Amino acid sequence: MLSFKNVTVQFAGLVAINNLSFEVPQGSIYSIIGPNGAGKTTIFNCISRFYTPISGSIFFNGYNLLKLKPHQVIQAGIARSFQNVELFSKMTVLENLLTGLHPVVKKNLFSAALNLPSVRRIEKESWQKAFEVMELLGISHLSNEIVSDLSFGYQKMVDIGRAMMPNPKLILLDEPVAGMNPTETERLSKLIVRLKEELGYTVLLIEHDMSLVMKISDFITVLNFGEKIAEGIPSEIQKNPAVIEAYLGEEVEDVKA
Ligand SMILES: Nc1ncnc2c1ncn2[C@@H]1O[C@H](COP(=O)(O)OP(=O)(O)OP(=O)(O)O)[C@@H](O)[C@H]1O
Repeated sequence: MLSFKNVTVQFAGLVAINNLSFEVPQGSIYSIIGPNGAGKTTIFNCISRFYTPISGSIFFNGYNLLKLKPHQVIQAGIARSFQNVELFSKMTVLENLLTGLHPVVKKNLFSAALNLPSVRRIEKESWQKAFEVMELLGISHLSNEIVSDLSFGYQKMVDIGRAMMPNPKLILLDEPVAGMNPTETERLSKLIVRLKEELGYTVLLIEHDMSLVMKISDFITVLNFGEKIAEGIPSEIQKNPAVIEAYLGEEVEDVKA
């Protein structure tokens, strides 16, 4: 579904990712792990078209992603939730979810001003979708709450919900459980599995919580200093000497979790 071929990204001489290739199969949870600064978020920024590689190609469902603009990437079916929750903190949960449709709904100020039936239909469908997403996330009771009043765990749920609004095929989750307590982590872990199993999403996950990664991933790619040092299923990754070596100095025990 998503394929990176020989992708290299450089910043003023620093090679953030080097000649990287990997393939994400449709319907999988695919995790990218590696020590700090390994190049994980750079991968997401290439997919979202915030960064342009100096060489290589990225294809998604037949689209050459490097030819698309950021909003076209969303229209092609790729959604992203961010490492630091980026919501409109003074707006309600419902309003934040509706903003998730912004890149995909065609705007026509004239028809909106006239409140034409087509506009009312889009509005109705948008609300229905928002309530469907809230139901799935178990946050329907929070629809009118102001986002800044919510716990961090719920804010993260809203952030993921916003990414789900345009019915993506691939969702990019950047450290979704960072800063969460164990109950919130468990809730989100179950949600990620449901996204795959019930909604048929493909999930590309960056996460430092190794027990979560090992539990829910179908495939894992391990990066170190921008290079792929291992790739495989969780049980292979856990005992790979190069992976354990890369994490020395970090939390070695975490890799074994
Ligand atoms: N816009 C940028 N300008 C300059 N250097 C950058 C930029 N973005 C990333 N880098 C550098 O590229 C390297 C990879 O960064 P990246 O954020 O992809 O790592 P990461 O694996 O996501 O790290 P972490 O786990 O800490 O989030 C780092 O050395 C980082 O400083």
